[in-house]
Amino acid sequence: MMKVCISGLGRAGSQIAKYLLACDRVDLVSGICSPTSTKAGRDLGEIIGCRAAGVPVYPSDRIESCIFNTRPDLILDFSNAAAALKNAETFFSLNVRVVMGTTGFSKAEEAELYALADRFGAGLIYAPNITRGVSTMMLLTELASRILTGYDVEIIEMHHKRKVDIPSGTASKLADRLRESLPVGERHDVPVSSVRAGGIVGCHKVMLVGENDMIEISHQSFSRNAFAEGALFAAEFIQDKTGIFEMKDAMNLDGILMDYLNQSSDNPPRRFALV
Ligand SMILES: NC(=O)C1=CN([C@@H]2O[C@H](COP(=O)(O)OP(=O)(O)OC[C@H]3O[C@@H](n4cnc5c(N)ncnc54)[C@H](OP(=O)(O)O)[C@@H]3O)[C@@H](O)[C@H]2O)C=CC1
Ligand SMILES: O=C(O)C1=N[C@H](C(=O)O)C[C@H](O)C1
Repeated sequence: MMKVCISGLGRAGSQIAKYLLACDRVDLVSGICSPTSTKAGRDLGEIIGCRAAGVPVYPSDRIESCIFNTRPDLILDFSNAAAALKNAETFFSLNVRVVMGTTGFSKAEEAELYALADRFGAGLIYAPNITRGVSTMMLLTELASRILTGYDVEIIEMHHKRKVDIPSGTASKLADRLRESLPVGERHDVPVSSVRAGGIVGCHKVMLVGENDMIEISHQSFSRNAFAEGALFAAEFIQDKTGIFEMKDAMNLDGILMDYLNQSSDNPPRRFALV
């Protein structure tokens, strides 16, 4: 069975740990926290309020011991950008695959993450949003923006008030994709508005607004189990692969779209004759 370690045991990481401990498709073997965290040396099950699970938690200055002692096939990283980039180099050097859920990287840091994965011939899924729902939304919004040329495009993202990065990683990726889907020469930045309030788990909305009508495509995560479900999906995809991937690869979205288009051309539209 696939062996998994979670790096970053905060809001997202803890909920993912709870979900994986109750799941019979993976073996959660360890956790990683910051070097100064009181979680170091404790049992992950107890940290997240469950019973002892025999899952040790290591501080990130002892990653090598964590990997040698618990032998994970892959890491689910939900920590912070600085820690994640530093830790990724060690994971890759030890031949451990990474599902990178952490957000807040600058463009230069993203490039460094890719360069590290390349240098070590690693397996990486970089997923600023790990839910299958958001990847589906990205595809739909790209299609819609190509169809509704001339419409104004705006993104709104809403998260809880303790989220540190702004805009969200998902909104940044959506904005980049939508910008790139504009014709060369007409490319402009897609505006993002951010709300940080209460306990909102995660909500992204793309509005395509014309003079006389508009459409909205939105996604909402009801609970952090949405991230756990997505993380498991990503883990099962990357467990035996090397290379750099996105969630859309794990979901085979290009293949599904291709099948859809081929199917439509197999069934040409019926023509009706007046009798
Ligand atoms: N891709 C996606 O779909 C999602 C992405 N995220 C992203 O995941 C990240 C975490 O989010 P969230 O859980 O809300 O944030 P939290 O701040 O609650 O959790 C981050 C955790 O990382 C730990 N950490 C700090 N330094 C290190 C280190 N060197 N090594 C390992 N762990 C470390 C922190 O504390 P401690 O000192 O206790 O170890 C903390 O527990 C964010 O970037 C967020 O945007 C969140 C949800 C979904
Ligand atoms: O910090 C969060 O919580 C989330 N972060 C991700 C992001 O920055 O896009 C994804 C998700 O919406 C939750």
